Amino acid sequence: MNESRTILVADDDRAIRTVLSQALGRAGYTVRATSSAATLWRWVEEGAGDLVITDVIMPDENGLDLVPRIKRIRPDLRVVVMSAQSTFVTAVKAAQRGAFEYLPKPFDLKELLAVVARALTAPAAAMPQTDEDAEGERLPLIGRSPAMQEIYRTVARLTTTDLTVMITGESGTGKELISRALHDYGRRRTGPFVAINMAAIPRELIESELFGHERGAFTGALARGVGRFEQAAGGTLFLDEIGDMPPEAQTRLLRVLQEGEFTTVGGRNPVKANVRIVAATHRDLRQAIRQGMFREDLFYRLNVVPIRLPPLRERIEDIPLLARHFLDRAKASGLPGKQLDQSAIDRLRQHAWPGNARELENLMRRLAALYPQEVISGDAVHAELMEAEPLNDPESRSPETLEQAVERHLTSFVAAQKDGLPVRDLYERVLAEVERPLLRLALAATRGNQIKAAAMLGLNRNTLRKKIRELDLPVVRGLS
Ligand SMILES: Nc1ncnc2c1ncn2[C@@H]1O[C@H](COP(=O)(O)OP(=O)(O)OP(=O)(O)O)[C@@H](O)[C@H]1O
Repeated sequence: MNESRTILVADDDRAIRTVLSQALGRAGYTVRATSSAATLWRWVEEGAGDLVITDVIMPDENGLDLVPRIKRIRPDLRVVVMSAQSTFVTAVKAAQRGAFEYLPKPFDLKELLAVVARALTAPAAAMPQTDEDAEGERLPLIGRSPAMQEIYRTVARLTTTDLTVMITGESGTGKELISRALHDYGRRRTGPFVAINMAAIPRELIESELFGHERGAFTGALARGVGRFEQAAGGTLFLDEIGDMPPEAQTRLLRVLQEGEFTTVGGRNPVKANVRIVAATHRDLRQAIRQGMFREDLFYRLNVVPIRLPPLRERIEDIPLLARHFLDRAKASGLPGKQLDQSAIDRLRQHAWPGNARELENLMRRLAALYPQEVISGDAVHAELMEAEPLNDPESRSPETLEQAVERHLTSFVAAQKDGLPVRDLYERVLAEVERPLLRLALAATRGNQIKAAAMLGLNRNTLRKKIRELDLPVVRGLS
């Protein structure tokens, strides 16, 4: 079936032309390959080919400039752009000029074949295309790791839509930065970008902060207050730490998303909501849903396109570039310019970075400010990391995971045993010992309400009752 499909390949690198021609040929496609943009253009004009695969930098013309021209004369001909300049901006330009897909080099041939198959069969969608490039304010997203490339591609595609996005990732992984990129390069870039952090606002004020309030709506509302939804009209509303949103505000937000309009606190007239929503959280929302802390229906409204930002320790290949970037930023803010030697980079790569990019940024600023020599060594990095460890700003750390917490306690328990570990039945003992404090915690958190405690624990109510009896846990009467 592939025999009838012809693929036009343009790349000035002969090796790439050969590899692509062989791989595509083996898959049954007919391939015509050229080193010049001019020849590719001629083929397209003649009506040849069912798909174009083009490089960006070619001697006679930039492949990206060719995409809108191709789309103008043959709107149905799909174009896959590949580039060794694998930056975020290339990904955005490819998406905005109407490329079907963007492949950062080097890529896997399997991946290429999958993209080709998709490009030839995917149903025609109105390809969003903007004539003018979104330059935004030059917001650099640093990192060439495969994980970041994948994120650039997703973000680039999203800049041509208004879809709601949910960004998850540990603290300091760049969630706010990605939300800015979605705005600055997106369709609403001429509108405002408004951020609101759910964790930073007193619970009782969140609804009025979001939707605004009328004069006299509550004690202290002396004048009408404009909410973030109204401030962000025509632009993007960034809902940071959405997992910390109180239940009543969740219900109200859900209604707004369903109905597309909101009313101010104390107001009557509905106002049309005109915002693109980007939400972010470092929490595991699925777990919060299971615990009854986050509305499942709201989650699905927000999680239209999920983006997961990997922690820095999962993309250590990005550390040298990021470190360089943060040193440059430190210099631009008036601190002395510094270099890192190889041992410094090696030491940076060994660290676990619980505070992610923000922790690296803070370290680079400290070294720029305090380290006397121009070239920073591995020893200096080591000393600074050791120094910072116990003082680490809790804000810049990710909260400890359950596994880490348990491990910490087990380790100190074992260390405290004078005669070494109790050798018998350790597995059963530890599991049994966890039960009692866990149930006590759940009962305390729900003030003795066994129905809520059972829901939080994910246990059947009767099972919980049985365990309370077995473990002889105190029951708060009258509340359950
Ligand atoms: N890929 C990146 N390229 C350049 N800078 C980055 C990158 N990722 C993060 N940073 C920088 O690291 C710092 C932390 O990023 P950001 O505030 O976006 O993280 P966050 O995930 O929103 O954190 P939190 O959850 O704690 O609010 C910022 O100064 C940001 O500019």
